[in-house]
Amino acid sequence: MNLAYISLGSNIGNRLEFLQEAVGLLKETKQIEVKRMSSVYETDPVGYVDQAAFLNIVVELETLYTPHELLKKCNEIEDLLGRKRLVRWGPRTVDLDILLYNEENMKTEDLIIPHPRMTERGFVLVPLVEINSELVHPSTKQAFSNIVHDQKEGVHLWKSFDGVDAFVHFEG
Ligand SMILES: Nc1ncnc2c1ncn2[C@@H]1O[C@H](COP(=O)(O)OP(=O)(O)OP(=O)(O)O)[C@@H](O)[C@H]1O
Ligand SMILES: Nc1nc2c(c(=O)[nH]1)N=C(CO)CN2
Repeated sequence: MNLAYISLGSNIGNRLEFLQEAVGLLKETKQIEVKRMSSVYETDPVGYVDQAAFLNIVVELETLYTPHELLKKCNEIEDLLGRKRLVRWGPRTVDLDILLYNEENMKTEDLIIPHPRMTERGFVLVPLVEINSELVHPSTKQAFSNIVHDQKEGVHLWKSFDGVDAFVHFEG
């Protein structure tokens, strides 16, 4: 069994509902077991800043998928929930990025793990450290809990965690 962390973000339409549907689709997948998830954070847009605030979460999952199979699943969920790729780093209904997969370091044309921009993104680090404060970057060996402090600006708790099932079925 493999342990992976995925970051999810949404900044169009009913943002909470897109995150709920995405986590629901991960949960329904036979080869995936969602083990933990973070609270929901409202976060200032990073990169392309002239867009609405995001809701972001991180989920921990166990999976039988290889990294590329997991990427395919993430892309399927994005497509199913109607993401339109118009602007790089621009608005999206839902975006799923693979952050970590076991302690692997890999660099292929379409998949880089750990996610190359994760260490500079508060919207990733705050929810990641919430669900596992012991995690270490597999190549630099730096503890994420040691770098999260400088990255909290623009990241605000929006809805506290109260269970994966409660989240998926929450009527907002
Ligand atoms: N760890 C990863 N997780 C998800 N996608 C990745 C990863 N590494 C590389 N990619 C590739 O990035 C491609 C483009 O991703 P996407 O359009 O979602 O970028 P983005 O989310 O706008 O920006 P960012 O990559 O900075 O989060 C994906 O189709 C995928 O092939
Ligand atoms: N706050 C925030 N900013 C972003 C996000 C995101 O999920 N949250 N995703 C991006 C592309 O992956 C670019 N910028």
